[in-house]
Amino acid sequence: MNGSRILVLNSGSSSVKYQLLDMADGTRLASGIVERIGEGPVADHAAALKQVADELARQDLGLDSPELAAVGHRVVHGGTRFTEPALITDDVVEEIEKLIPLAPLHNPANVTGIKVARELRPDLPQVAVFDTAFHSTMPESAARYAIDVDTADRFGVRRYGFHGTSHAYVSRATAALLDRPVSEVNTIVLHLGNGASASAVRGGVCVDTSMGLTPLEGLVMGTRSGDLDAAAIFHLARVGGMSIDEIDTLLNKRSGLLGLCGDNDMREIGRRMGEGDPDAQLAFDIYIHRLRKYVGAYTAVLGRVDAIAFTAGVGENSAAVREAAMRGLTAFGVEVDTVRNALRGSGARLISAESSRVAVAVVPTDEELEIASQTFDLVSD
Ligand SMILES: Nc1ncnc2c1ncn2[C@@H]1O[C@H](COP(=O)(O)OP(=O)(O)O)[C@@H](O)[C@H]1O
Ligand SMILES: CC(=O)OP(=O)(O)O
Ligand SMILES: [Mg+2]
Repeated sequence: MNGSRILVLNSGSSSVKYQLLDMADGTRLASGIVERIGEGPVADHAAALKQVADELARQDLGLDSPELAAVGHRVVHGGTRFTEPALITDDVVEEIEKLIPLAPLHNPANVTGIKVARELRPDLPQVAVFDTAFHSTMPESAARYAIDVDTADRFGVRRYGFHGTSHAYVSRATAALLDRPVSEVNTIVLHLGNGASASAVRGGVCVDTSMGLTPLEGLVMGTRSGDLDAAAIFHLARVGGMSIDEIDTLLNKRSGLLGLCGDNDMREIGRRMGEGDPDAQLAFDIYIHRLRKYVGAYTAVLGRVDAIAFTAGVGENSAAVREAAMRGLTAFGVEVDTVRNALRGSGARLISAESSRVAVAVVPTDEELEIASQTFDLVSD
């Protein structure tokens, strides 16, 4: 292997995030994001990736650099086949393409990223790191839906879970913050970004998570509904006359906070609540109610909870969400210190009171660093 630099590409539904890391000394040589793909000057993911490649070349850090050891790609859906990072081959790309129906907003973008990078550097090892991998340890009791087993197996209808690199990274970083081995710590991780998911992690191993077959299940998100009676779909089709594609778009892109109040950004919702806007307040209340239900459920799943970790855009930045989610949970041993919670900080930090039995923490996630480490581990073997 030449060099120790890893380029990480995190191609999302409407953005491409990238980081160039030197794994020899942990330095971040470049990072950035191309947003609003498909909305304006950036026509599609291929154009966004070209922009990333040009920007890196401009800084003399281009894909042609001999110091580059590998490219690590975030891939959202790995199905049952990929439970570990995979060295990318034509066969692996084909398998990821086959999973597109289970992650139509994410996997096509991931595949484009892989294809563009392979075209630019066919000689370079490229690694796929899957969102689903960390959740593959869930017991069948948590991973199965209660539907006919033959039908479920035939069509792969089971719970896979997503944001796994974040849940893995944050559960380890939480144990480090508590200065305890991860194998001894039970953590509820709340990844609250545009997409949002919760996980129950026992001793570093995922035992349950809120997203399921696709990234639609679970918490209320920016534009996704989260949990819903499946019969609502039949009702909208039969009585509402909507097509399956229209319902898919409704639940994935026009629901969640956006559907409830017209805004999907928690900052804007907070501002509107400050003005006494009842729609924003109700959207916030529904978001918090769902979050608290999962905290309660995962407390029961884990039996003993040592830590609750808030992460991603909303979890790291919204003191109001953290305060409302943790309010009145003294019976669970959870007490948040209002002053600590309101303080802004950059690293991982505790926000629980000294008297709290459960440690409550803000733990910034770093999916790109986790993808880079897993990529580097695989190519340096
Ligand atoms: N200061 C803040 N206060 C409240 N919410 C914030 C703040 N900063 C960012 N956010 C929220 O974080 C969300 C994006 O989170 P992020 O983890 O970057 O999402 P994704 O990776 O899914 O794009 C935004 O939609 C916004 O609601
Ligand atoms: C899987 C998923 O929901 O990812 P994101 O939050 O990046 O949309
Ligand atoms: Mg994200």
